[in-house]
Amino acid sequence: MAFLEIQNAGKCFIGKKGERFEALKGVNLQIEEGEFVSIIGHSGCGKSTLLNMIAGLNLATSGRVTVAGVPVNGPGPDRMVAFQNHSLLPWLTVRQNIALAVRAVHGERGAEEQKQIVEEHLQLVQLVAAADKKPGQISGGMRQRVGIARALATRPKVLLLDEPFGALDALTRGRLQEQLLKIWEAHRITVVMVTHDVEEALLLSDRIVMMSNGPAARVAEVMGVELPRPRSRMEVINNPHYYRQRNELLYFLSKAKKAAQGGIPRLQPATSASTSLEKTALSLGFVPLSDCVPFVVAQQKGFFAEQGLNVTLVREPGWKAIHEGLIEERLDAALAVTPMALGESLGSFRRAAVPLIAAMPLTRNGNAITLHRRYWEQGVRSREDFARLLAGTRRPVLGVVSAHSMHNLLLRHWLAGAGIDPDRDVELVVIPPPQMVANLRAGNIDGFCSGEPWNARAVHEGLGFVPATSLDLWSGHPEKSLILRQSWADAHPRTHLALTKALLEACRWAADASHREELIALVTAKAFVNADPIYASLGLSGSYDYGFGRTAHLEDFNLFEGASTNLSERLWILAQMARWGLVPFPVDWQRAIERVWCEDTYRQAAAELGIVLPEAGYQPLALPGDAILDPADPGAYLASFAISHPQLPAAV
Ligand SMILES: Nc1ncnc2c1ncn2[C@@H]1O[C@H](COP(=O)(O)OP(=O)(O)OP(=O)(O)O)[C@@H](O)[C@H]1O
Repeated sequence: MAFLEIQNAGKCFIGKKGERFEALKGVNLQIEEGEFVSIIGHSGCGKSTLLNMIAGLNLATSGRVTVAGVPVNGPGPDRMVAFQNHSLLPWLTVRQNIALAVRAVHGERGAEEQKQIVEEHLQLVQLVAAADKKPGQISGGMRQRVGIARALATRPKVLLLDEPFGALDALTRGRLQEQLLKIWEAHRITVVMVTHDVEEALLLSDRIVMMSNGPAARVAEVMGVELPRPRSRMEVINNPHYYRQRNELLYFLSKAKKAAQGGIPRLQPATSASTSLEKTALSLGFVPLSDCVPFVVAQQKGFFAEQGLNVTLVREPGWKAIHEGLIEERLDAALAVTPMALGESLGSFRRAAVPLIAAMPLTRNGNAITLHRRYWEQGVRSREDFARLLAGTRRPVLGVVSAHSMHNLLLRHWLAGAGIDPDRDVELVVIPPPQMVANLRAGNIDGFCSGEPWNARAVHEGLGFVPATSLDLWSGHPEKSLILRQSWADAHPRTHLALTKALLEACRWAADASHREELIALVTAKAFVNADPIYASLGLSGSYDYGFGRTAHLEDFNLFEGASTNLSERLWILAQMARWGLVPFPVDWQRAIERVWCEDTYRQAAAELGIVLPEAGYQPLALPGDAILDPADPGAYLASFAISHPQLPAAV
């Protein structure tokens, strides 16, 4: 017999008018001593009822519950509950609240021993400094810790937690979860916890019990958590099992939610994905740049059509129009600058955010910095030369394609690396990429950072030179992604999958070097980049012209697709956006990143096409001349910059 046994247990409530409500029916669960078990399920399914049955606050109306072989007939000191509302006595101090519980349960022990137990538990939850305060004088998180300390101080055999951190802010919740993890790992007390938070359940539990919807709810599935102990949050989210198990739990909950709403589960089995698309006529936005290749190839080589999609490619003048097209729902999706999704989702556009997701990586690399030829003539070859020249001259004006772009982040990084303050020593202005060269020629700007063919064109026309490509700054940097509204993805799962498959095929085709000539011809066509192939070929052909006789062989100048292997590249984008005041750095940054880079459909599409994507995790990231970005301590990275500002580039 297991330590905690729930055998065929049911709970029937009788209403005021005598009506019966069968909340639980035929619940079976065995929990071993020292196990940490979480219970999840749709709201109202009966999780708290089950917990209360173990606590003895509600007795089972059928079947039985035993702890260490003893039937549960009421509350007892062997089972303590810590509720979300922590139910502390407001007129007693923190210390007195704990002492009261200790006296009630361990009254036979001497006063000194009781005092020792109280102090030990105050220390355990780090509340010694607040011990003489009353509940009304401390924060919600601290009250929650008192509740946990009070429950633990009675040394129960079973600790029962009902949504223990549900009402707390993300930062406090994270801290308390880690403290609970440590306490549990040190004491190995049996814990049963009700939660709505699947990440919390995975971090803490040995097993997760999924309850079916009520009435007559029962145990639907039990998942053993495949994460080694001792655990740390960072190791947990880097473990390859984490995302799979998290997805299974989320899938279960989304099915339960749909069922409760009377609908059918949103996600369909993979095999039916290519049939019965929710939508076949799609408008996809792009900006005429050499790296719009995945869309052009998918269209021209028939990969969209193969997936049953009738796609209209909508050429937009710049990233602002793409952004508006997505927000205003004129576009179904776009090939767009990746930081746009993060900026929008974190409220950088100063209005209610419309959650956007980076559903699939489409390109890497592909940008360059161009400076006016005047600087060449003045001897500028590097950013250090540029920095020396700035003293005593008028502030150069440099164009970036969007504030929420890798161009802006990389140009700022390049400037700041030579001690040039991008918000004080130069003026950054937003200009759509196709207008860069005209603005350079007209003398409105002194340089820019853009994708191709615009640097190539400035070089070819003798207007400027390239002191650095983005590969010189970060070879392999993430660039464009398939950007969608989260709501679009939710409403069109099968179309989303079909679109992703078409783009995976297109990227695979584009990455084949034998297709390069055809690729250049396709992209430079009038409907797309509408540029002389000579310019486009500079980015796409493998040879790169920096101007004034300097050329290089850059096979990787444009990479198509390219799944992430180090997720810290996303953290770099977030940290740099925070460095320049585009977004605040969120305390729960992993969650912010995960919400934006939603790649479940991408992974499913790859699996269905037999494409093996690399395992990805957070590892330290070191770019040339940059401090090491250690995901265990992004604060240290943010603190490492000599120059950083909360400021946006002004729009032209
Ligand atoms: N004392 C009661 N009398 C009648 N019905 C009750 C009583 N307590 C709970 N119920 C019903 O039993 C069902 C399960 O409630 P319970 O609170 O256990 O669900 P839950 O899964 O914990 O919900 P949530 O996730 O929203 O906290 C609900 O339909 C609820 O209305």
